[in-house]
Amino acid sequence: MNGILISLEGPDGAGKTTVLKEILPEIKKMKRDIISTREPGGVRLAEEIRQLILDPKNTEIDSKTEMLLFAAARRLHMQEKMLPALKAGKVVIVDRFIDSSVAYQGYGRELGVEVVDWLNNFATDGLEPDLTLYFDIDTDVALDRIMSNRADEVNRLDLERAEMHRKVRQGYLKMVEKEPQRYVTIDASQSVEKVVSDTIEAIKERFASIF
Ligand SMILES: Nc1ncnc2c1ncn2[C@@H]1O[C@H](COP(=O)(O)OP(=O)(O)O)[C@@H](O)[C@H]1O
Ligand SMILES: Cc1cn([C@H]2C[C@H](O)[C@@H](COP(=O)(O)OP(=O)(O)O)O2)c(=O)[nH]c1=O
Repeated sequence: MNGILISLEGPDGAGKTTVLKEILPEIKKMKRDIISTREPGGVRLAEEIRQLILDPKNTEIDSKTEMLLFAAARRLHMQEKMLPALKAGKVVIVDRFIDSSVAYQGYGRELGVEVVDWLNNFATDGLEPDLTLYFDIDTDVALDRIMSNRADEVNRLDLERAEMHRKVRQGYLKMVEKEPQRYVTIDASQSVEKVVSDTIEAIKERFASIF
């Protein structure tokens, strides 16, 4: 497999979705085909699972069910979309991947990192990103962004207590500390323009040979 897998990670409201849209024109100049995708979702059935997970009315989904649904959606997405692209040598940019489960289910829901690592590995057969861009932001600033800018599309997980969001951020920070070679941390509290240029810079630096 000679493709390149880049994941975007961070707390809700960090700006990943906004940045991904903005960086694509520049990133498409790379000497490789590129696809961008997202989790949960990316393919038809996984998008259906996404609806189930995020619907605020589905209050009966407990932490373990949630973890299993994310893992099922990940497996579908990986088999149907990510692996074929990677095998064809493409660059795959994914908005959230395995680290989201570690941060949200492992740390946020307190299911524990070991069990989540195991399930991630089971779902992906050990596929890991070549580079993970971690968009770091203070929890209160991120929650303010969600509530003031995106109130019309607040989902079940956005509605979790601030305490859960704090645990998620702390989880991400621990992951970056444990495996620094895989991550580049982007200061997501800056203006959109600066976050976008830092992100492009980080990708160019890591993959200079294909720019
Ligand atoms: N750098 C930024 N500064 C201020 N607001 C931002 C910034 N980046 C994104 N936003 C806004 O914050 C909200 C959350 O951004 P979004 O891209 O959906 O984040 P994520 O995908 O990480 O949850 C959106 O309303 C977006 O317009
Ligand atoms: C992929 C994944 C996402 N999530 C959460 C993070 C988000 O709160 C939500 C995805 O919703 P989404 O609206 O895509 O959030 P964002 O724009 O912040 O990426 O699902 C998990 O809890 N575990 C996972 O494995």
